[in-house]
Amino acid sequence: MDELFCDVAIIGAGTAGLAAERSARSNGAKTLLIDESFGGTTCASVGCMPSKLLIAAAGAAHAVRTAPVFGVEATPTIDGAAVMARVRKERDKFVSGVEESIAKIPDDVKICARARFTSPTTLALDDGRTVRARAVVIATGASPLIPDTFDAVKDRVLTNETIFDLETLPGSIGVIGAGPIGLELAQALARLGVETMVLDKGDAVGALKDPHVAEALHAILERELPIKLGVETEAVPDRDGVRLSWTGKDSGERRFDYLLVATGRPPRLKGLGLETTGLELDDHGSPTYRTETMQCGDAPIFLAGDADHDRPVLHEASSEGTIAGRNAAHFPDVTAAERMVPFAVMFTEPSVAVIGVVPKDGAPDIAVGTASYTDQGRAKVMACNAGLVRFYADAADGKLIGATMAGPGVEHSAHLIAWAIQSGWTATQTLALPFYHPTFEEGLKPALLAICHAVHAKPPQFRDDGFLPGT
Ligand SMILES: Cc1cc2nc3c(=O)[nH]c(=O)nc-3n(C[C@H](O)[C@H](O)[C@H](O)COP(=O)(O)OP(=O)(O)OC[C@H]3O[C@@H](n4cnc5c(N)ncnc54)[C@H](O)[C@@H]3O)c2cc1C
Ligand SMILES: NC(=O)c1ccc[n+]([C@@H]2O[C@H](COP(=O)([O-])OP(=O)(O)OC[C@H]3O[C@@H](n4cnc5c(N)ncnc54)[C@H](O)[C@@H]3O)[C@@H](O)[C@H]2O)c1
Repeated sequence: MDELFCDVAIIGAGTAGLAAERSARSNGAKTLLIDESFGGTTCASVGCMPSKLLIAAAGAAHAVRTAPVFGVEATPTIDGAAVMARVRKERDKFVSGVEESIAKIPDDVKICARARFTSPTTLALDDGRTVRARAVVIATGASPLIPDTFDAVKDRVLTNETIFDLETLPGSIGVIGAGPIGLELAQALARLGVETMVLDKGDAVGALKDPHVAEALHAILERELPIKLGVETEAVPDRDGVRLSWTGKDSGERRFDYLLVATGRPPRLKGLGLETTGLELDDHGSPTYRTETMQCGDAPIFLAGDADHDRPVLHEASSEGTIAGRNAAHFPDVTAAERMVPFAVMFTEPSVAVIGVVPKDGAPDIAVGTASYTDQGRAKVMACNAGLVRFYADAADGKLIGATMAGPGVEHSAHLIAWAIQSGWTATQTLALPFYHPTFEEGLKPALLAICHAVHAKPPQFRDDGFLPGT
């Protein structure tokens, strides 16, 4: 059969596409889910999970290396091949889990092919067939951008799509890009004994907008590995490796076995035939769309996941897929969804979180509360007393609007702050809740209290706002 008909066609079976398909089908639509490989999602195969597996191995090495501070003598011996074998073995189990859930989708829903638009509601598949749909969800994800300055050394360039396939750990690696991918993997590799250096043309680590936290985090991470900011790089082949030179705020030259290029992952929209859809495209060639409905203009086309530039993290891919799938099924009856507060975590140590709105430094009408982890009780106990947290609140009433946090346990404590912000709480309301002693969460109290003082709000009644040593 050369022509296939459905209510909703979904291009891409990643986290966003799978959610969109489930959502459209449960809303009564006949669906077709099109993917060129059904490779088990970016998250499971080359994203969240293998990176966290490598970080876990690095954490074990780091714990052994830092044990002497507690009077426990130990030295780590790192078996690079065993590290990578475990990363792949456990990664493959996550991929199998996804594949099992894909297997449960009815066979006549799944199409293994590459799709491109030939009109807003018609898709040409690379196997020669045509799909005609009432509505389409684009959930094609993103892919690594490799600047062409690295063309001369491309056989020594790794990205998140290839690094986890290394048989063993390299001797040395230059990491280009100090965003979440670059920093998470660079710190992990350094902890596993790989000579690692990070270089970024921008001025802030982790693409953080709060310059104070960015600076503090840069200084903390640099205790373990060099991170050069504000530099342009040039790479030439050098025996079985790369000679990298950099100029700008710092200059130098060094040989590496490999480069890990982590300079961003733009949406995978090339070759999708968007020019045939009549959609309005922005400067990057991405369709403009409404974040509450995921609809592109008034068209029967919806976006979800990393394909849309905004909030490229897993829980948002899943949520956007659900919104897009529901609205595609009911097109043209489209419902606006309430979006979650923006929330992203970076799994370095210290871990980092960015939540809600990050106002410009010194912005009027904003109260800022700061807390340092340098002298925090539990952090000192655990010998990880480093980090800076900054909360932003409406100066009129102390209502929390955002936070940038770098510190021990932030991947956990940031959830509480994200929940407080989404719930519309003030600093006083948040501070009125119980904080156990001695925990990392206690370290957030000075920032909340500072906001209460800044907005002349009374701290909660019947709570002691004095800080004793060790809190
Ligand atoms: C190294 C790394 C670490 C990460 N860590 C985290 C983390 O810890 N926490 C977190 O929340 N997020 C993390 N992320 C981000 C997270 O992985 C992504 O936000 C999420 O996986 C995006 O899902 P998606 O469905 O949009 O894309 P994908 O899972 O990439 O799915 C897109 C699908 O579209 C298919 N496709 C593309 N074009 C076509 C076409 N023309 N025709 C047919 N099929 C097509 C592809 O084959 C693919 O299956 C990480 C990302 C990376 C790279
Ligand atoms: N823990 C997590 O949730 C997690 C982890 C990894 C990735 N991700 C997601 O994946 C997305 C992509 O991550 P990323 O780190 O690749 O991208 P990014 O866009 O966040 O960071 C890219 C960095 O590369 C730098 N850069 C760009 N071009 C460069 C060049 N030519 N030379 C030197 N530096 C250059 C930029 O200044 C920036 O700091 C993130 O936005 C994030 O949402 C999430």
